[in-house]
Amino acid sequence: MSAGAAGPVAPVPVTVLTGFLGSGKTTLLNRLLRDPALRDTVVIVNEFGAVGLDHLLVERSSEGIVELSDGCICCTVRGDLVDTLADLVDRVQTGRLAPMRRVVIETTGLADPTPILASLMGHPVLVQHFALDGVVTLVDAQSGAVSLAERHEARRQVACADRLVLTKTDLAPETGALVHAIRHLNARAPLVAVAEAGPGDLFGCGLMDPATRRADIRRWLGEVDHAEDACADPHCGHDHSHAHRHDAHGAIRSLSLTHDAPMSRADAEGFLDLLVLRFGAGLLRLKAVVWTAEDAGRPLVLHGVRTYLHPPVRLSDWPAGEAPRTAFVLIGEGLDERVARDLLAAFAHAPRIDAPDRAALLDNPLSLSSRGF
Ligand SMILES: Nc1nc2c(ncn2[C@@H]2O[C@H](COP(=O)(O)OP(=O)(O)OP(=O)(O)O)[C@@H](O)[C@H]2O)c(=O)[nH]1
Repeated sequence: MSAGAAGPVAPVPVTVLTGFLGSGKTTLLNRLLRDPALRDTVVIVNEFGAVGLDHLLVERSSEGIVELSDGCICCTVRGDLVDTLADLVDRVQTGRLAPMRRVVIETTGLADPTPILASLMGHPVLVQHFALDGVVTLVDAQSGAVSLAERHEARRQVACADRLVLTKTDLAPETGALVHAIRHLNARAPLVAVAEAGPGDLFGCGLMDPATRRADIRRWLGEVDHAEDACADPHCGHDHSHAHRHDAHGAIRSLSLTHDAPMSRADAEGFLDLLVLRFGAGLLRLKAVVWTAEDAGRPLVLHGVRTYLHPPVRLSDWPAGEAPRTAFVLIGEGLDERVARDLLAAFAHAPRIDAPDRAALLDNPLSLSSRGF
């Protein structure tokens, strides 16, 4: 990608796709990637959790997907992102990868996009090869208002956006108050409903300065900070100091649980129902790929966002090279790992010796904590 006889090669546009936990990033990306306008797009998926599931859920040959796991892209794996992009350049230059037309970085739902952009655009080599196209932020109409009120990460994602997408309006069509809250944080980015969002609405944000072919990041970050400082939300507990803003995500952690034998769909769903009951509002997100006894060749995918469990979906098969197994990823605050593991053991018919089994739990789920769960 260096200057050749035909002149300098244009930098590859990079889109950062963000949005709070479970807002619908992977779902939208899967739809967009089917559009011919997005061929030769490389997707970098970052996941907050030790067991990576998103690479299974993005419907793409593994060629075009790079997964950054077990940490959030805006803090612990930021260096990995830089290495990954540098590696992509190397692979194109050595002919091991077809030239890319675009890179989409799907962040974790907890990511603050600004440090990602700063490390990307502040890197002396990467800026020769990549240019920021824009930040696309999804807001879930069903739980977006709560997330914006409670989580500074959600507010930051909205404040940074160049394009805003409202998802799940089919589940929550009344969006007036939410749009008002969004506009308080970001008055300028075009906002589109997910059903109408195509590549032309989301890509080509025009951030790049045609003279320097670089995004004017300094001005842009300044705008974001200004938008955040304007936050007058009484629930806003966000830290306005730069020193701590990007370090961690408070008490939020992820738990990964796996099970290496098929389990019945009813057991998997029963386990998730009791998890939701036990962890309540502390549980922000759950994802599961289940190896079911009923249909062992087709993984069952389950998604929960806060206390809402989305209808399960069957994938057509296990991705090549993936041994079937069940994996659950839970993200939230105050999640007790022992409780989650004991519950799974009970539903996988291998309860801890002194713990109640599945039948006892289902019999009286409200007694969970008095039973040691
Ligand atoms: N009804 C409805 N469901 C949606 C919509 N968008 C996404 N979903 C569902 O919401 C759940 C979560 O969607 P994902 O695309 O995995 O969300 P995500 O933002 O990638 O999740 P994280 O990576 O965990 O932050 C899935 O069950 C989707 O099918 C929508 O517009 N309407």
